[in-house]
Amino acid sequence: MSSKPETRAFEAEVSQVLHLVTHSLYSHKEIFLRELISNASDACDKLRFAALSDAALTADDAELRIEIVADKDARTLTIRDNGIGMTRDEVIENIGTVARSGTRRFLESLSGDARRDTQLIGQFGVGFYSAFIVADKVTLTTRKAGAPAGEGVRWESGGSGEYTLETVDAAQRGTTATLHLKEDESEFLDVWKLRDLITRYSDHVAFPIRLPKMHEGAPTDEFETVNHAAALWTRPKNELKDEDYQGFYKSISHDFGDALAWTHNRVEGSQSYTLLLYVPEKPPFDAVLSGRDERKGLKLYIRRVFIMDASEQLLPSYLRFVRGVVDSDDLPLNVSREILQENRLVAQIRGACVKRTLDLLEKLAKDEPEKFARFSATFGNVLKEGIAEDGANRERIAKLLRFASTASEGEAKTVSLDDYIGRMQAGQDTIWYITADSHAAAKGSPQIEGLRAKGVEVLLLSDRIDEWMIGYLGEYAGKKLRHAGKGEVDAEVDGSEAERRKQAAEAAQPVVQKLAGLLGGRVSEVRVSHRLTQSPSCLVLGEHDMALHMQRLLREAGHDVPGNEPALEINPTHPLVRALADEADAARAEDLGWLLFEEAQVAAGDQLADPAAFVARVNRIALGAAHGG
Ligand SMILES: Nc1ncnc2c1ncn2[C@@H]1O[C@H](COP(=O)(O)OP(=O)(O)OP(=O)(O)O)[C@@H](O)[C@H]1O
Repeated sequence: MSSKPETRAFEAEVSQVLHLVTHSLYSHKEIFLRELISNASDACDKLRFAALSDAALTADDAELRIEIVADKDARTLTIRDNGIGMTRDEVIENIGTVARSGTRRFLESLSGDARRDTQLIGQFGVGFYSAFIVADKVTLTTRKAGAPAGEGVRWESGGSGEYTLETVDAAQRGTTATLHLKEDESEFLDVWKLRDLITRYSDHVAFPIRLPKMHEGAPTDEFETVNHAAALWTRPKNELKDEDYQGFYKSISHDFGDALAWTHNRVEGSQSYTLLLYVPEKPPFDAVLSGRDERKGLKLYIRRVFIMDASEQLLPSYLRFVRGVVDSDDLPLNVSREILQENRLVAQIRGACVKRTLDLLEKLAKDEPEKFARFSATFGNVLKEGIAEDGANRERIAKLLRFASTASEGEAKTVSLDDYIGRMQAGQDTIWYITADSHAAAKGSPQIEGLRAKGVEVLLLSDRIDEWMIGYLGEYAGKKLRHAGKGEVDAEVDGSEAERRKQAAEAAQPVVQKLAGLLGGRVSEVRVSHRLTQSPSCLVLGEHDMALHMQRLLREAGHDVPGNEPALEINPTHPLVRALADEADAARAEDLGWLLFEEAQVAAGDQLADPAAFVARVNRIALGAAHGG
């Protein structure tokens, strides 16, 4: 039975992807084979899973396989599988539209800069459309497993705007993709070339990939398997080379680049399972753009049968960058997402995934600091979420975090808490840090002047997540962590210094009173500072208040931020404070008083209530100074 071909237009987005893929991926053109084999392998995985509950689906042809045939005369390359196949509707849905929301977001994120976009496409996974890099026409014939022979579907397209669809007779279940190769792509008709590509990129595919046997330089009708055809993670570690692991990583992650590190373990015991977990080098496309709810990348197999992507069930959100495979011997094959949520065995496997990943990162930090630095720069902020999310592993995660500090060079985040502790001064029992909305602001914070003057190192935290994260990390290795701009500092001082401070505070009482009167309710208190050495003033928050730059961000995002007014601390030895103390003219004293407050606000990343008034005030003071007033 055959219908008249129907011509349909691709969704606009598909045309866009096709154009992009064929134009920007030419230098990686051989990936098309990996992508089509990967689709064929997925189709075999799906059928094997479906056959668990309906054995009839594979009864007539049980050996799942992928076959590749090159026809030099017709200039076609055919990739066929006897997997799950597709119905007509599925072909339209899967190949004719951009059904996946990820693709839309991917398109939205394109910049028009060819180099950057090529990288993005690499991370996104181009799939079926990559066939059009080397083919000017692709014919796909498919029959869904379980459907009668008359319900085959033939899809055909030249890759520009439209495709035709036709119902045909198909003797076999599964999908056959025939690529009509472009003029210059004859190399893909060469069986040796194909064999080389398969062993290089698809060796680990768990199903046999077969090529025609050659006889006297010509292909015969007999096939031979050219890949290992054993799930990579089931093979002994000592048999596997780095290239094998990297090849497998690329096929499960669709990353063009290599993985940074991996861990491969077989656990035998009350339950048995195998883990193969990778840390990518670059953030995969979906991990960057998709929110925390839509996680992918960890595939669950049960006794070698692919069950589902179970990243959300097997990994906490703060390890969402991990890619890989979990293969369980003991979970029931009919497991559902709901069962996964509450299964005791799954909880154990999840715990093992966390442990192995943290082990891997610790090892990387110890043995390959340069690689670890790259990990930190890319995923450090994701890992920080674990400080709040995973109380049980808080200390281990904290050990892996890296920060900028007053003792490190530039903005690079290279200092670990252990480095900090190793450099602590005799008698110091606090790890000091400051948060701000940029590295420069953190580094220039007046609140840390006193600590710096004493040679005490301060961690400079300028990522948005820091303020929130560090709130969960009260202590590390028995040392308290403290924000240098919050709470009163009663730095350990000896008797004479304490006496000197007391006298200084008493002497400054008049100017303190003057300022308190001027600023009224805008500050909770005015007091003499023990933090400042250079700046005239700074704002200090309560121990548990949120930093001012974060309060501002949250308010801008429409949140109600409760919080107390900050205290204003002043440096009585600073000329500006002395000028205020001595100023007899009420208007000029008022200007100076507000300036001390507003300067402190700016330094803390707070927003000025009335910038125009601030500017006018600065101008009056500057002109007064210019005229010697
Ligand atoms: N050989 C095949 N057999 C059955 N279905 C297929 C086959 N090839 C593709 N498909 C279907 O078409 C869909 C789209 O394929 P495509 O390769 O473009 O993306 P994908 O495989 O879903 O995504 P990605 O390549 O990013 O993993 C697949 O999800 C699958 O449902």
